[in-house]
Amino acid sequence: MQTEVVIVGAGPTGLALANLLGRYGRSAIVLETRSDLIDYPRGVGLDDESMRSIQTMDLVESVRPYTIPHHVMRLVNGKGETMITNAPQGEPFGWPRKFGFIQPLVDRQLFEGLARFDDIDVRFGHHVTEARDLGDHVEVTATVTQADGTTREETITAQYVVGCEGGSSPTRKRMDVEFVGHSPSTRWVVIDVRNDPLGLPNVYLGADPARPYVSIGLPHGIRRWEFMLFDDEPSERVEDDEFVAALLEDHVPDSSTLDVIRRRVFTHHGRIASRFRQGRVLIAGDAAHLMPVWMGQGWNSGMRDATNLSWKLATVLAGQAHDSLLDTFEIERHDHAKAMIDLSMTFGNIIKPTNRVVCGARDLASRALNLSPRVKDYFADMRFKPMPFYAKGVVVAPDTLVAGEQPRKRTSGFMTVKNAVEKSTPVGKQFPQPRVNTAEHTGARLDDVTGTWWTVAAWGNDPARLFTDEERAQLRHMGARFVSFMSETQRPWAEAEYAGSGTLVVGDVDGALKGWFDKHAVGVVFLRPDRFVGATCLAQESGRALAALRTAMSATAVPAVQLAEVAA
Ligand SMILES: O=C(O)CCc1cccc(O)c1
Repeated sequence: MQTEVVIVGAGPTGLALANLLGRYGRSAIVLETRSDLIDYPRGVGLDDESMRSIQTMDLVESVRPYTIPHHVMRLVNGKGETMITNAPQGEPFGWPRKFGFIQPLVDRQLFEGLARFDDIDVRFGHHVTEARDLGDHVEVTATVTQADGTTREETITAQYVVGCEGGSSPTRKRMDVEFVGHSPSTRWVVIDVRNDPLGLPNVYLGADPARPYVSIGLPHGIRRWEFMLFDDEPSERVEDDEFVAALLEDHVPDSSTLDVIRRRVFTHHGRIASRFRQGRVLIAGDAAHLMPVWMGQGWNSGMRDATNLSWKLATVLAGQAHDSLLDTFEIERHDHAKAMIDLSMTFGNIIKPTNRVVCGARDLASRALNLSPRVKDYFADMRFKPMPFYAKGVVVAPDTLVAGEQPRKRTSGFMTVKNAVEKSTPVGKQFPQPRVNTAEHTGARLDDVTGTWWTVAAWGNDPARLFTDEERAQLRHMGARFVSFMSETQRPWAEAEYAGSGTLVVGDVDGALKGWFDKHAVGVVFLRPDRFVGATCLAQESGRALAALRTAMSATAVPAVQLAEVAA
């Protein structure tokens, strides 16, 4: 093998996947047709979930200078009235909920981050023409453009190939899967300028029947506008300075002094591939799903894919699971990506109408809805944004902790659990990331102390004591770490009590962890490498939960020598 994974495309999804594989100690080659990264702005919104993934990549400090936290989005009508404000508060996953960002500069940081890894290589000027799945490996052929302009063929042998080359993905086309959905014909002109003539922060989506528009303040003094084109306006008019000046007339005091980065026409797409995997060939990011810009979810959905797929590839490549684990990538990611497409299309349908009667009715409805503080808060807090929730995949429903035999009683049958404040399960959802203390850290973000591979965490218990020797060997084979969460007041006691067990004691400084275990009425949580909850249980059920989780992740058997080591 020349490498373990060939990643086709050095866009954000491919670069993120390569960084995560590098962090997990795997090898990959990124093949990119272009001679460099794309250098013009595209995505402008970066979510807290993505920042958490960048934290896993250990690139937060390099990325931060190209972001503005707490980006607020306002949907305004033609009269300038605010219909919806999105200004989500709090930092449940450890970061502000929304950042404005400059995509080419952040993507460049992801690219430069790859220099840390000896076994990750990026090759520009490599156009992939074929990816042959030969059963036990893949052969990827690329046409390589050389310095003198001539070309040659290169074939790379790998375990898996992942197409991350964007919406037109040749990898997806070779997989011969459907790309289901719509591509509305509405065209938009995007104009990015370096010298923001407004100096206003945040995002305005203008549902103006005279001409729907977007105006966004970005880091480094960049401003973006988008204007809808009417059917009788040819796309070529974007080259006409007078036409562009007329578009900007109501938006800028003097458009003649603008330092334009680019202006171009684009259309939106709402499409999703019917399959994300075929044998050793996978697709991720825009190659697997395309969505309109309205919720700023295209770039973020690619990050979610890279986050979900990277640890599964790393687990299979390490021999810790059979490759059916990779089927769970599509199982977990498809529906969430689809929900984001649907939400983004809905937003577009609110912004785009130009019929005055339709817009009048819409504005009236929004005024009525805004009279209710609860409705207002619902939108402000972005509770309409579908959060990833994996009902199927590498997850164990609390009532199915069945390892060979029926449990005497289901978890939810025990009295305290019946009284749980939160009736829906936390399994399949992202675990919070509060600030915590350990013997070595004060006020650290949780992931920075637990690491980013499997974690078995117990509230107020030493999880190491909850498993048999054989189960401990299985957890070691998975690379899991034992963590004990407890109130900060109890940490010195636990550090002395659990000394020598290898368990990390984590002090809950602001009650966020205690609140989580209390609300869900569980005693133990199995955290996946992507910080999603794989399983929960009561302390005494830990062995059964582990067995069910190992089934869900298609875990391989632990070699006898490792079993003997733990027993000894
Ligand atoms: O993420 C955000 O807040 C802005 C998303 C957005 C909305 C409209 C156009 C666009 O290019 C991005």
